Amino acid sequence: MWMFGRVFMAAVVIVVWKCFEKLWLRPMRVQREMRAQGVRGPGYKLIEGNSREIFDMRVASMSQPMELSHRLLPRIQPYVHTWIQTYGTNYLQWDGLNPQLVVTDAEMIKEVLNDKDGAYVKPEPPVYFRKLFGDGLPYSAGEKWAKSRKISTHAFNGESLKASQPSAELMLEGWRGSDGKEIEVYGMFKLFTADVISRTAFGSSYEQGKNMFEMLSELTLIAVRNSFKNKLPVISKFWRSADDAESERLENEVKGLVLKMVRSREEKVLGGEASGYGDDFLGLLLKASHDADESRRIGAEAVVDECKTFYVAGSDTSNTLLTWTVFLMALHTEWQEEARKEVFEHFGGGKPHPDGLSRLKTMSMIINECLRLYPPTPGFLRHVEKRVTLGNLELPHNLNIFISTLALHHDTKIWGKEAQVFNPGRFSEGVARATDKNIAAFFPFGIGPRTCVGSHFAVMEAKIAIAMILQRYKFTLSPNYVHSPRQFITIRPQLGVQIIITATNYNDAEHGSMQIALP
Ligand code: HEM
Repeated sequence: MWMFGRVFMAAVVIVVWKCFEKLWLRPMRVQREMRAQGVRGPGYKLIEGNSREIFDMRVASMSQPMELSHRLLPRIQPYVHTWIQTYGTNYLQWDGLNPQLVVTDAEMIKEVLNDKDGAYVKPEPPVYFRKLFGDGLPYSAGEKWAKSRKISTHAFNGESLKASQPSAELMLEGWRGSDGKEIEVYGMFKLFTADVISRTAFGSSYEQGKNMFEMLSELTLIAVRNSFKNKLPVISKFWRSADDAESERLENEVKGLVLKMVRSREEKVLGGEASGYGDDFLGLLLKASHDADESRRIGAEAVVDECKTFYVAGSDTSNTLLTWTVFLMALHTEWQEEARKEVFEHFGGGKPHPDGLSRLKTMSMIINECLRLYPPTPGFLRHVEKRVTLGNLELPHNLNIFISTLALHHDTKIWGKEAQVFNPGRFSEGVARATDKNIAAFFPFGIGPRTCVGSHFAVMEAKIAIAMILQRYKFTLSPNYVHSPRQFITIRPQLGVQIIITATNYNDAEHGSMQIALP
């Protein structure tokens, strides 16, 4: 009995010591080590780190609409905005128990994102994001990542853009009869981009995939709602919240829908109705999952995870790009007019074709300026697994690096005093000239081996939709519009973007007589 008591006491002491080590000693050690190298930051607070402060700053900055300007950093990442001024270009903040080095130094960003030796890896996503993406491309690594990356690069090529036109026509059909009226575009582009990704990747339409989108939207909501909550490591293993139960249900239902889609394709091949799985993304995934060569084969789980990933990644990002581009063109009608002239020069009133799309210079400048001011993905993370040297810093293991795209894109040291001004002209000689060949000055799609696999697709999809809108309508910002950008994974307009549309009349002397292909 006496012996048992001693063993029990020893076990209690060990557990208490381990907790003390994790919750206090390690954070203090990391903080000391970074401070000794000149990296300062807001002090660590027991268990919550700086999560509460960050959450409160975000709530305060986004509680009200903002003035009609593009000063987004203080609103979307108020903590980065405030703390780089207080602590310097790179500083240490705490995401709960996890140290996070915020890096806004361009050279260091290049070093981290260009890494090919596995020194900086993708961090383990929060539990709800894992349910959303599974082990899909954004989070996978090694051979699994390489196989999926190859398939998706092949699937989202120029050819795949054919789907954008029918989707745009369907959307514009809904604009008919709204001449001189107000329409809200964020909601419309949401359906448009969902329709494009459904057709391109899965050979279906938004209507057919509606259930899937709705469930994934609910999962996204849960993921975002929980992203600033810190879970205690031991307690969270035993206590399940309502969000845990709901997200598990949604995860299972989404999986069921994907498997149904997969079985339907497989049955067509088995039944002789189709000779192959198809050339779209789903078809290529299925081909790979049945590959006789084991080195090329992917598992059934991978098919499900990649489908979920592309449904999510392929719609919301493009949606926000389109929305903010239209918003900026509605605000700066002189640029809208320039873009319209160019569209008519290349396509007249006919369908946009790939050759002409790649030559739309003004449109590319406008889209780049939009991606600079309103980058859909305003920041992302890397994880330091083993001790590593970054620039002149020695980084301890188990540290995350937060890279703020938004901070770099709005940095007056890079973009000059007018960094917050919408001026597509800065891209007139191309991106390399605008950034003085500094790739970390403008990286809306990331840098290095993990850059966005859908970047070309997203830009072309936006160009097609905008060209088709410009051919048919002129638009201005509605007096009802309220400027309220908000981060919800991507930077979205919290209250939508309302514009007034007027049918374009190009049968005038300036542009000659043109037959506009109305849907
Ligand atoms: C304007 C639209 C888009 C923006 C701004 C954007 C932005 C990004 C960024 C910044 C990354 C890199 C993240 C990192 O390094 O951690 C990324 C990766 C990724 N994006 Fe996009 N994206 C867009 C559209 C798309 C589309 C349309 C698709 C799908 C068709 C897509 C699929 C992906 C995937 C799968 C990855 C992970 C790639 C990998 O890790 O190998 N994105 N995106």
